[in-house]
Amino acid sequence: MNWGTLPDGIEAPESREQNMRRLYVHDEDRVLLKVVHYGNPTSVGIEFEEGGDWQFKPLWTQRAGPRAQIYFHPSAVKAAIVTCGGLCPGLNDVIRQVVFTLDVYGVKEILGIQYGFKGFVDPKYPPVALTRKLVSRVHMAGGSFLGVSRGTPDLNDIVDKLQDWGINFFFIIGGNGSHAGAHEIYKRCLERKMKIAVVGIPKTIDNDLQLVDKTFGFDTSVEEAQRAINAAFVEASSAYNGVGIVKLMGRQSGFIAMYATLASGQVDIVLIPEVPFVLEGEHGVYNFMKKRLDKNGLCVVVIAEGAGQELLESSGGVDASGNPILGDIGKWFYSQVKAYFGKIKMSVDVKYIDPTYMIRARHCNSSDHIICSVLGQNAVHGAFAGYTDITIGLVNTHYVFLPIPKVIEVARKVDPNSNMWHRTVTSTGQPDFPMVPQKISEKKAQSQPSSPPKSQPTSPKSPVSGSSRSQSPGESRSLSCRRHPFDMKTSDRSM
Ligand SMILES: Nc1ncnc2c1ncn2[C@@H]1O[C@H](COP(=O)(O)OP(=O)(O)OP(=O)(O)O)[C@@H](O)[C@H]1O
Ligand SMILES: O=P(O)(O)OC[C@H]1O[C@](O)(CO)[C@@H](O)[C@@H]1O
Ligand SMILES: [Mg+2]
Repeated sequence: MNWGTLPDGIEAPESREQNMRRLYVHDEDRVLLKVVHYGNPTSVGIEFEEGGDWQFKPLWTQRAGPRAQIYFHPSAVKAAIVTCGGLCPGLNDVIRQVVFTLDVYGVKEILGIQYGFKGFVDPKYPPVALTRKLVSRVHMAGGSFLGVSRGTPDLNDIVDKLQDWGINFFFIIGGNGSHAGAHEIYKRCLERKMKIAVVGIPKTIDNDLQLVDKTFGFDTSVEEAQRAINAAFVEASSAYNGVGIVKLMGRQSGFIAMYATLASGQVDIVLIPEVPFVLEGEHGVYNFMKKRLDKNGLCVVVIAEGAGQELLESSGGVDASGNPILGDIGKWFYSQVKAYFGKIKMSVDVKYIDPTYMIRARHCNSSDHIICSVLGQNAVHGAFAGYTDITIGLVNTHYVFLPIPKVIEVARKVDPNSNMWHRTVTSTGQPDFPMVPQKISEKKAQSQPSSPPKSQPTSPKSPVSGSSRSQSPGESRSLSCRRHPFDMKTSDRSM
């Protein structure tokens, strides 16, 4: 380490041990994934483990960050970066920080793969050489300057190219689909005994990734959604019996709609995929809209794109990556609202706003700039530390490495029993729009936990490795991130 010239009176650390204490994350450092120690099985937000167990079982994962020992010599590294799936604010920031960090380690060869996985197989779009200079200002613009795509080229062709081009660090910035692809690519590289670090950086504007606090771009999306909600509010409040409808992203998870609603304070009703609702009848959405119009002269509705899909006729189609093509609930709801108020002969002025692509295409805000920077840097630290088949996440305010299979098991969804959903409907004042009107006593009975407490909670113990063996109550567990199985010499970073 070069300490440069230090001000008078400050001494440079003399030993390498001193440097290590100050700069590096130790491999045994762990971050606790879940931090609430529930005191009772009726607590809001509680998750039951297999067998109906509700006790506090500490679950840890590896802390992200630079290691003192690295498993690749920087001069021998050839890296590739790809961005896949849909757009999300912050893609360029992440690319930029990956390149910067590789550059700081001393890596000279960095390739940008164009247009997602397609760039491996389309000769029209060969990889581009990335340098610190080239990427230095890309973070100020939205989109991905490398391009993105959906669609699944043969993964063997991708692995062939990684092999032919001599890539040994592969960074995939993408969502669930891209991470599933990354895991498959990792497995195929392993079969071919390729010494390559496959590292994901989770990109999902919908914030539907298991275990992590939030993904990059989510904060910006919630912020940008405010402009659409505010426009709907202004239109509705200036019109005679004004109704404003805003469709927000969220294919299967309503996080953007929920957070944007809570943040705005201008919304009367929010509808998300996780909470079914009826439109007609005394307890339906239309009747509540009418009540708000009668009382306030306006009504603003936020609807997530995946909400109420059961009300629409499904095309049954899928996009190029195999994601189901959803019916357009926003437009449909808009026409239904007009039809309903026409039927009851109430004059309303309905405006519909779909800001989806305006939100996705935005450059990110300061909070996301920071998240992108730290994720990008940690992806490189993870690769140098010898990890593979991992992704990076922000968990309980700390950055961690997570095994890819763990985060793609299932998409994260809004829990209708969670504090956050309760806070949101407390803010809008909307009732439940139940499929079948229920008496309060029935609802209370339903919300009781199905399994009674088995025993009292216990205190966390210190972290241990290994995740799959059976656990005794309160025992501590740790997710295991994969290391390269190959015999690789470690390098001393100070050389
Ligand atoms: N199950 C899978 N196995 C292997 N590869 C996959 C799988 N699903 C998707 N992919 C690949 O991942 C790429 C991106 O997938 P997809 O279009 O679903 O975007 P995503 O990464 O999930 O992001 P978004 O959140 O925008 O949907 C596709 O080009 C496809 O090649
Ligand atoms: O128009 P595209 O690129 O298929 O993407 C639409 C989807 O992408 C997302 O923004 C997630 O990336 C979803 O919310 C949305 O359904
Ligand atoms: Mg996807």
